[in-house]
Formats: sequence, structure tokens, C-alpha cells
Amino acid sequence: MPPASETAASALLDTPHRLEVTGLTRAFAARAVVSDVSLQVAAGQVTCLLGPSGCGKSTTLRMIAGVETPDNGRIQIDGHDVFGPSANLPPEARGVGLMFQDFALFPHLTVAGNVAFGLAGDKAAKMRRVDELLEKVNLSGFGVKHPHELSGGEQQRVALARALAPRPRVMLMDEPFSGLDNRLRDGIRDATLAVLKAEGAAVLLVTHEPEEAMRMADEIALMRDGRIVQRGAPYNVYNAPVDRAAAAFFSDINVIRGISKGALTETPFGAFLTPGHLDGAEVDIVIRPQHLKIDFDRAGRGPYPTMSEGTPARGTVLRARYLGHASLVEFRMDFDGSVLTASVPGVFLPKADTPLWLMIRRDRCYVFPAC
Ligand SMILES: Nc1ncnc2c1ncn2[C@@H]1O[C@H](COP(=O)(O)OP(=O)(O)OP(=O)(O)O)[C@@H](O)[C@H]1O
Repeated sequence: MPPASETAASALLDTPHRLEVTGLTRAFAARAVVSDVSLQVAAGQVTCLLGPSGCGKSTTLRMIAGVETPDNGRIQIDGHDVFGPSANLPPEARGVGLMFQDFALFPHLTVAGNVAFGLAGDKAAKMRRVDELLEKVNLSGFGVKHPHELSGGEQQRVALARALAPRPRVMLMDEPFSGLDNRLRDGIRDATLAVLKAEGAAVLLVTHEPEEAMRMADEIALMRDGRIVQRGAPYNVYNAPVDRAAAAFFSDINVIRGISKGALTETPFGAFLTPGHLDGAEVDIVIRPQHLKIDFDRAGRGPYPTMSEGTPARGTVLRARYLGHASLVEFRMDFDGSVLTASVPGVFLPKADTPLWLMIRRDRCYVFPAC
């Protein structure tokens, strides 16, 4: 007999994902809008579908919800086809909860009436579920009010309670926080996440904001031109981008172009290891502003190369701005007049034309084929 831990592990492997999407494809007027999208979301997991406007996120969500018909692909919930070669269940039979940017509460119903709207069963059971959810979203006692008596944040929480009331197996959320005041948003995101986790639904959340995805997601699926280009934990997607565009989606980037020769690329910042690129191939060395290091001590004197950071290159300050948590300093580089941006924690506001040396941490830069 296998040990208990092995049995538990194989049981886990056998358990179907709560939501499994395979090869989902949709074109409008012969233009592919969603191409071969596959993803899995486990119960209690939040996956963020992240990408720029128009990349096909909402269309993907709408196909899973059942309000848009795929040209191809398969959608399974708890191992059962809700869409596929031999199935196409209507939205109400899929066991999904929906929440959109415009969460449109019914104005003529009370808060309790809104939350109870999709519930079946006897009145007492319905009221128990409504009370339970209003407590979870921190709106106990609000049941008798009407939507127009509530703030935007409170209405959003009622919409969340309404979507969760029938205990959906999968929650589909399309930019659910974008209508909210900036100051409210962080708190509401955190509170929403706590409720979603407590309810245990598999959540697929669409957003075009990397910060929102980083804050909410267990897994990010980065989408571009109808395809998922990278999937992984927020840490991995941020720190190991698949290409230059993926790096640029999360922050400003600096790019230094060079030509690979014998697994090395020489730049004004010294040599970088660039294995896997052909001799003569152009490569982009990509570095986020927070990893471009300023030598604060030398005031432009030097250079004195260091092992880990390569050769320093000199630039003069074009502009420095204070952003609250950090300062952003733009440099015009001596070597070719290009502009590079460094981000420094706290306050650092050197005067324009100040010469300073910059270095690149070898362990924090990415090398991609030039594009
Ligand atoms: N019913 C439709 N008919 C024709 N084109 C459509 C239809 N629905 C979506 N599209 C097009 O498909 C593309 C993807 O749209 P979709 O709404 O999925 O993108 P998105 O990534 O969610 O964008 P956003 O963040 O702006 O909502 C867009 O170019 C859009 O104009």
C-alpha cells in the first residue's frame, strides 16, 4: 500500500480543476480576437487575466460565462463540459457568478432583495444566506436600504454579495474595481479578496492594471493580441518576464542595445553574458529603473569598475522628480545621448546637469533578442 502522503498527493492530482479552459478561440469578422487560450483555476484560487485594452480578456471571460460562443475550444467546470464538441450550457446552468465594472444593482429592490435575487429555496434559508453574506461584506444592517442610499464602495460590496449568494463554483470578474474612487480601491480590493477566499470559488478576474493583478492574484495570465504569453505567480511573472513587452507591461524599462559575440555583449556598461544568441545578433539588455544603480559618492569622478556591477557609465541629470515613495531621475548618457531612468527610494533630487555614474546589476537585468 502506498504511504498516506502519496495517496493524498495522487488524489490531489486526480482532482479536476474547478475551471479548465482548453484551446479557446474566437474571431470577429475574420479577425482573431482570442487565439488558443488555455488556463486552469483551482477552487479558492484567484487568477488574473491581465493585458492591455483590446487584447481579448473580456471576450475570454464572456465565453466562459456563456454569453459569447467560442469558435473552438472546451470549457470544463469541475470536470464537466459546459462548452465543447457536445455541450453548450446556457449561462444560468454553468454555476458561474458574474461581476462587471458596471455592477448595476436593481434600483427598485432593497439591498437584501438584490442579494437574494438569484437564490432559490424557502424564505428563511434565503434570508440566512443574505444575512451571512451581508456580514461577510461588512454591511450587516444595510438590508433594508436601497442602492441609491449607498456609497459606490458599499454598492460594490452588495454586488459582490449578490454574485456570491448562489455559491457559484466559478466567479468571473471583469474590471470590478475600476469604477471606484482611488482612495477606496485598495481597501475594497483586500476586503473582496478575503470574502472570495472564504467562499472558496475559483476566481478569474480581468484587469488591465498590473498593480491590481499583483495585489489580487495567486496566478497571473498575461495576455497579448488574443494569446496568453506568460502564466505564473506574480513574483515570477514580474521577475522573469518572457520578453521585452512583458517586462515593459509592469514598469518603465531601460533598454541598452548591443551585438552578441561569443556569448558576450559589450556595452558602455561593460560586458554582459548573452548565451543563446548568435554571433552578430542584436540583443536588448532590459533593466527596470529601480535596478539602475547610481553611484552617489563619486560625483562623476572615476570610473572604478566593480565585479558584480560591471563598468559604470556616466550621464548627466536631465530631470529629477519626487514621487512620494521614491525619486525618479532621468539621465542623458555620455556614450550616445540616450535617456535612461533610475528610481531611488526616498528623496534624491540632484540638480539638472549634475554628472553621475550609473551601473547595472547583472543579476537584475534581462536579455532578449532585439525588437
Ligand atoms: N461583438 C464583437 N464584435 C466585433 N468585435 C468585437 C466584439 N467584441 C469584442 N470585439 C473586439 O475584440 C477585441 C477584444 O475585445 P475585448 O473586449 O475582449 O478586449 P479587452 O482585452 O477586454 O479590452 P478592454 O480592457 O478594453 O475591455 C477588441 O478589438 C474589440 O473591439
